[in-house]
Amino acid sequence: MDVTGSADDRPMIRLSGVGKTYADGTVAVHELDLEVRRGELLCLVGPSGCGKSTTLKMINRLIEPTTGRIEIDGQDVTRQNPVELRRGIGYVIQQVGLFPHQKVLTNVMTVPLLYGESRSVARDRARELMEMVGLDPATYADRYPHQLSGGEQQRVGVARALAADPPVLLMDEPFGAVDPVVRVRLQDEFLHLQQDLGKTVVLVTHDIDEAVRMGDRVAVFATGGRLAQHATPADLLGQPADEFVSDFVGSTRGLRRLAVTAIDPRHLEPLDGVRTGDLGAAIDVDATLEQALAVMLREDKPMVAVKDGARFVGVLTPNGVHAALRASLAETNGRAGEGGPGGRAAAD
Ligand SMILES: Nc1ncnc2c1ncn2[C@@H]1O[C@H](COP(=O)(O)OP(=O)(O)OP(=O)(O)O)[C@@H](O)[C@H]1O
Repeated sequence: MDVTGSADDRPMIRLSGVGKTYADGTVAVHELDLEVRRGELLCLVGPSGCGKSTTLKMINRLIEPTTGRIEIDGQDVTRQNPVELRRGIGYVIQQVGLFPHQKVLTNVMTVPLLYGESRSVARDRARELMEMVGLDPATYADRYPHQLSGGEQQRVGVARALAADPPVLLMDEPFGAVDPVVRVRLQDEFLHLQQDLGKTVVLVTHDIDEAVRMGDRVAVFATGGRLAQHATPADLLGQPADEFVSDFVGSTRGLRRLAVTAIDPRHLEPLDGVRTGDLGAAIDVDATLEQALAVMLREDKPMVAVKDGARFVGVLTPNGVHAALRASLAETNGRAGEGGPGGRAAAD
């Protein structure tokens, strides 16, 4: 057994003591230590101007840090040719940056062509990517960007960023320009895609709901480019590191936590004796408490049946939701009390 740890234990991205002071003296990022594990989706979240975009752009060297060191896959990024470096890093921005006078297919083909693929290989790859992001090439390939909705343009942006199959993807407010309903749909689609792709993703957002929904872990930045907390969504909501984080995640963090807390079979009641008319549509035992409550509210039922595959395992009532939420909060607080994950200690 390799006691030094396998290659996969090494972080994919490591920032050590990274700082950026702009020429006018603005400290955008201050002494940042941060690691992103392989295949992890890390959200950088915080108020406007706290250094999130600067941090992201330092990773692909669109901005050079003033201090510290950034490694990708163990390699110091400053020692790499920036063009080579960016080949391994997909970059998605809010403004999408599609070429307005080129058709959608051509826009996506640009990247494979840039890397020397033939036109026919590039075309096939572009079609495959369009399908992957949910844009039927038959409908969309020959449209121009202005003939797409904001959400569709954003999907093209994601397809283009994935075209070179980069192991790392940087996303700066990727769903920022679309309305809240489309935003949630794009978030879901991307999470689904990410399950298959397993990229290492750093996603910048100012929206705490997006961060806890999307992130395997979340880094909360405070003004002045200071890292206030780096934790899993559940730990962040259960155990904010300080008053700043607590205010930022908001007084409704208990409610937000519903979205990241799984159903616990210990809090289910037996199915026997329940009147069928009282039951909402069954949900899977892997669902979250929020999804369970949503079914009860949507169907105006006092409980919901829970299934594990084809087998019914019990029913969940609002009391069960409450008990599960309390138990999961107590677990986080208990672990924080033991010095376990929950605060900045969870960072690495
Ligand atoms: N080229 C620059 N010169 C001077 N200051 C800059 C420059 N670019 C950014 N800043 C400042 O650095 C700080 C961090 O900016 P950054 O864009 O990283 O923040 P952000 O957290 O991404 O903000 P937002 O959510 O508003 O996009 C801000 O105070 C900003 O005004």
